[in-house]
Amino acid sequence: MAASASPAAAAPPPPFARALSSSTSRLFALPLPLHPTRHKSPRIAIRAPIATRSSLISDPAAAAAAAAAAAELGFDAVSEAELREKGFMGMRKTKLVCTLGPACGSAEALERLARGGMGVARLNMCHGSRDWHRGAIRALKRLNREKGFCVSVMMDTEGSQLLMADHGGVSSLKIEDGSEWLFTTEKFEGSRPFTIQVNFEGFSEGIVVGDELVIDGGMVTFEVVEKVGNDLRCKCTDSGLLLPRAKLSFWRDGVLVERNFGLPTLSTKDWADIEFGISEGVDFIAVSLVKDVDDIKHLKNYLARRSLDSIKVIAKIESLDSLKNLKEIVGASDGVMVARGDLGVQVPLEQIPAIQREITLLCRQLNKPVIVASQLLESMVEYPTPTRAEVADVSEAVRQYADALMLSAESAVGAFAEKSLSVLRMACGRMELWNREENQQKLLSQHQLAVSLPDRISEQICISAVEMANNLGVDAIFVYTKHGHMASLLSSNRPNPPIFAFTDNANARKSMNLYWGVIPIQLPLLDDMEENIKQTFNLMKSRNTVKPGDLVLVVSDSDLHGPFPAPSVFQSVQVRTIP
Ligand SMILES: Nc1ncnc2c1ncn2[C@@H]1O[C@H](COP(=O)(O)OP(=O)(O)OP(=O)(O)O)[C@@H](O)[C@H]1O
Ligand SMILES: CC(=O)C(=O)O
Ligand SMILES: [K+]
Ligand SMILES: [Mg+2]
Repeated sequence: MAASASPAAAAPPPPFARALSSSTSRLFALPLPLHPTRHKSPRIAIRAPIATRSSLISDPAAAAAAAAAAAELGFDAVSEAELREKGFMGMRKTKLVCTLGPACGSAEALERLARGGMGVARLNMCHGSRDWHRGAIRALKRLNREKGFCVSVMMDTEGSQLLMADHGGVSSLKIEDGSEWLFTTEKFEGSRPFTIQVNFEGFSEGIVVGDELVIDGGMVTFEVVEKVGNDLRCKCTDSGLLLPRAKLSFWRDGVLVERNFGLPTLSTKDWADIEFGISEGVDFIAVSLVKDVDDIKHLKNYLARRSLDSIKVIAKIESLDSLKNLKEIVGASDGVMVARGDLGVQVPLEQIPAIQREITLLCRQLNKPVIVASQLLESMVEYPTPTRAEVADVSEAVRQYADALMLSAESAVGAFAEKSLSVLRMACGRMELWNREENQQKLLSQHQLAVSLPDRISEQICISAVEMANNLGVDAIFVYTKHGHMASLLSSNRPNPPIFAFTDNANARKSMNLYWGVIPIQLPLLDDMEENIKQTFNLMKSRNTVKPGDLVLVVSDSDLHGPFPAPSVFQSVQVRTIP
């Protein structure tokens, strides 16, 4: 039976004692050599396990055979290999999203990321051509088909934002203290001395002399010294680098100058990109710079009218407006991204950790998956090892039970995409173990969300099921579900064992890729639950992924049996031993 029974059952010691004892034991369990050579050894220590663990299936022939066999069960090759290698409790719960770009667009690079645990590939429509994105999506889908992966595709819209133009092909501009620059909407080719092009005619509306112009959340700061028609002459007060497409924000007395330019959240180009995404079969659309709940409703209604509600809509929280309307936006969306990059343009940086915490909590209460994004391992764009602060940040997001972590430039243009992914994997493994050891999930607030009786029954079943699973120390939770709803409710209670979610719906399988702790598996489901259970036990046993004696908590979803009250069977929780 599962070795995990004791931590959940034992009464926790007082908080300080617990923190001390568990952190000490954890430190000694770290696979790091404790050499006194301070500078180099930690780099090597972190890197060595990365290299050895970079791929979970390394033999191509074995991988192909595994992929073919897994096809009948619809168990993705990477999770299956992880289960075999690490056992139920070793399976990673936090999902990983990678932004695709020139550094990882080839089929080989994509395959390495998929094997490294990428569950969702993000395409940022701000960059790259449509042809490029099409090539990447098709290559991924081919890999899914041929190699038994189950990577979902997320399209991220460009949105309308106040930006600087490219600097006539120069990669960056050094801005000196005290130098004066003209910010203009005039279009010209190449570059002019001390002149910066801005993409939007109305950019200086409502701005007065003395306002502060902040680039990319603090890369460079200027003071507005003169208005020249619609243009602004600005003096640098804090020197730094201007990168292409840098983002502008204006501040007065330490407060963001809020302006409503009436730009739609989804531009004409965004709608064209969405059509493109639909035609290429993306699984998620992430909406940039969401302002209010209508932005989300608009897109969801549009998709529903075309019977495309299997495409899930992710609200990116990255503006002051979205923070003001947070609860409604989260409630209407299928998931949320804490987009810390742009958030840092509109919000003072020191507020971002608290905002992240608030959003991750709210999302779990409202049962929506949440992705923590941007600059997680930024230094790894150039260096083969993360900073200690980055590892601490990633670990904190895992500690907060975020559903998913996202790589941006690290995977899109970085020199160490796969290594970045392995750093995330290792930080997840360590922190998830710590959360279990400390019974952190017990501290999660129970939020009663459902209103109707059938929904309240589902919710209560999942709360109780997770408590049972933890207290009994079962090896795994099996849930049978059509649309993934019960799987998401189980996930939001953050159980110790992994949740295997069996569905006969390919879209549901793909959307569950963002749910914490859920391993979606596709297979034909029958109306007879007993048959479903027998079938899955047999299939998994034949693939050596479960063995006789393993203890499984089985949950069935009423959506398998039609509307409530179902004619014969509805939701149930059973504890079964694998025969
Ligand atoms: N398809 C692509 N082609 C070229 N470069 C890309 C591509 N996707 C991303 N990048 C590069 O990776 C960097 C980081 O990627 P990311 O998608 O997070 O950009 P971002 O501009 O911060 O996101 P957003 O605009 O959504 O806030 C970008 O600045 C860009 O240079
Ligand atoms: C991911 C993104 O859009 C941001 O961080 O701004
Ligand atoms: K974007
Ligand atoms: Mg953004």
